[in-house]
Amino acid sequence: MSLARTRPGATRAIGVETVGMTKIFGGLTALDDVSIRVASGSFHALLGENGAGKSTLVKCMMGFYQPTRGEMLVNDVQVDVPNPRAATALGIGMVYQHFTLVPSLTAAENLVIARVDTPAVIDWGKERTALNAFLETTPFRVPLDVPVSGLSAGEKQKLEILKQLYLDQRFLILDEPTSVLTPDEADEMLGLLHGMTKAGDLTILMITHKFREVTAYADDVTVLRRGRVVGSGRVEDLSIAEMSRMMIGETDIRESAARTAQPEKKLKLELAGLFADDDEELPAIEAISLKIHAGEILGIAGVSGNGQSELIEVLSGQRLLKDGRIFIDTRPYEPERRQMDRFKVFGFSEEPLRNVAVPRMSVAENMAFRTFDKSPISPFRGWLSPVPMRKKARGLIDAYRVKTPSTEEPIENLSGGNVQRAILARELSGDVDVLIVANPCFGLDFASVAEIRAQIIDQRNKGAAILLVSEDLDEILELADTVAVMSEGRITYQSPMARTDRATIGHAMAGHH
Ligand SMILES: Nc1ncnc2c1ncn2[C@@H]1O[C@H](COP(=O)(O)OP(=O)(O)OP(=O)(O)O)[C@@H](O)[C@H]1O
Repeated sequence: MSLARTRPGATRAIGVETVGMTKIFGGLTALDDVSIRVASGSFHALLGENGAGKSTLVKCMMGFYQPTRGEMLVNDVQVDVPNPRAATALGIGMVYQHFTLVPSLTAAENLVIARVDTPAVIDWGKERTALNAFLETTPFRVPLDVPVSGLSAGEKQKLEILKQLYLDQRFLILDEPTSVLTPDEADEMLGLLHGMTKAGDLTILMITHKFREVTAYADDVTVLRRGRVVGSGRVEDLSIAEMSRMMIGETDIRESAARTAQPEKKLKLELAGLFADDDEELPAIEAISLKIHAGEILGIAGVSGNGQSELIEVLSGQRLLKDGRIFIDTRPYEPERRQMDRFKVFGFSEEPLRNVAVPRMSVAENMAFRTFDKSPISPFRGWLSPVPMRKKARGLIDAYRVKTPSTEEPIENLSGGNVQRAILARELSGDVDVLIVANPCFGLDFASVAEIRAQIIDQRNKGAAILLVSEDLDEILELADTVAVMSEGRITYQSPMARTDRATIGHAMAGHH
């Protein structure tokens, strides 16, 4: 990148248009004749329920997929995008839900090595001058000399955006960019981006499931449903009800079930003084003690990276417990498969493809994991019987409205939300006594969120003890009977929900206790 291109006003927003974009995977038309025009300097929201085709569309724009038909225009000129490098050269960049930075390097180092023309020997004096000149052209501020591992989620996300701007990408595709941010961080980031679009320095195409972000920041919106454009227009001309109707048609959304009972007095799950280390063998959780009763949802709130994932890993048998005991019904419990079955412990987490599913195996096989060695799927030990396995999968696919071409589709081909539903179906279809869930609605559309939350409340009403870890404070406020806050590996605050409020919990999350 030449210095000249980083001068204020030297680079300007670009506009991108797709015409008749179609993408067919085997027998499935994931995108069907999609024409969308994202004007330069606009902030455009892309809405659609899980599996609607949003990721497929942006992957075609980025050159990760080759469309079956259709074309793309940049600043009204037809272009070919055979691969992501071509998209980058055209000024089109993408910011993902998850971070792509190198944690042990500083922000400055991450920026400089991201360039294609990084010299073998870096003249840091020169680079620093250039970086400072570049930073003058953006409203984003991030500490440059701290290893990225020491930055907050909000700072990391800002750095991801800075990296794209530094690489001169003036059309940014954002894939649910705020899912790892606190509400304040999200507002700050979207506000800054909005300002840059207004100034004509940037164009944004943002995939989101949050209507609030659409109405607060976007100028235009396009709604996809089953691969087709079902609506588009100026955001100011559309109500949230109209946008949600475009997304899901007249489908009924399941209301969150009412809490039909008070939690029982019966202690179900007890964590007694749990300690565990992280991957670097440093203490990750320390002296975690919690009691959850039958029919109670205990929500653990906290900013990510405070030991929540290590706690979930301990409870699902994926991380060694260094000290402490777990009890269910006052009996000692070890998180391994036989005991999970005996004590009826189930669970699911965000990123199920990485954690609790085998991507290349079929939907039916993935749905059978908890029952593959039991009758009728395995009438004889080790002998899998595909007919009952498929039959069971078909029942679950219908009940949980999983969108898949068939029971035999590799689960990795399903959209993110539908993988989540498939795993949820598997974990909630039995008789559940203890349920351990982490960020269960991460990345899901609003109808799926309502449905999954209703399922969790149903299990509570049936008497399950539920441990819910969530970075989404609204989710905790909606679901939990009791709230605990985790900070630096410890439980620093706990209260019945009826006796606390958002501000108090938020304060504890920020480490003031
Ligand atoms: N590589 C693939 N092979 C086969 N089918 C695919 C592939 N990628 C996506 N699909 C299918 O295309 C459809 C659209 O999926 P896509 O991931 O684009 O949806 P989405 O709107 O991004 O959903 P989500 O909000 O859940 O991420 C889905 O039915 C999905 O199963």
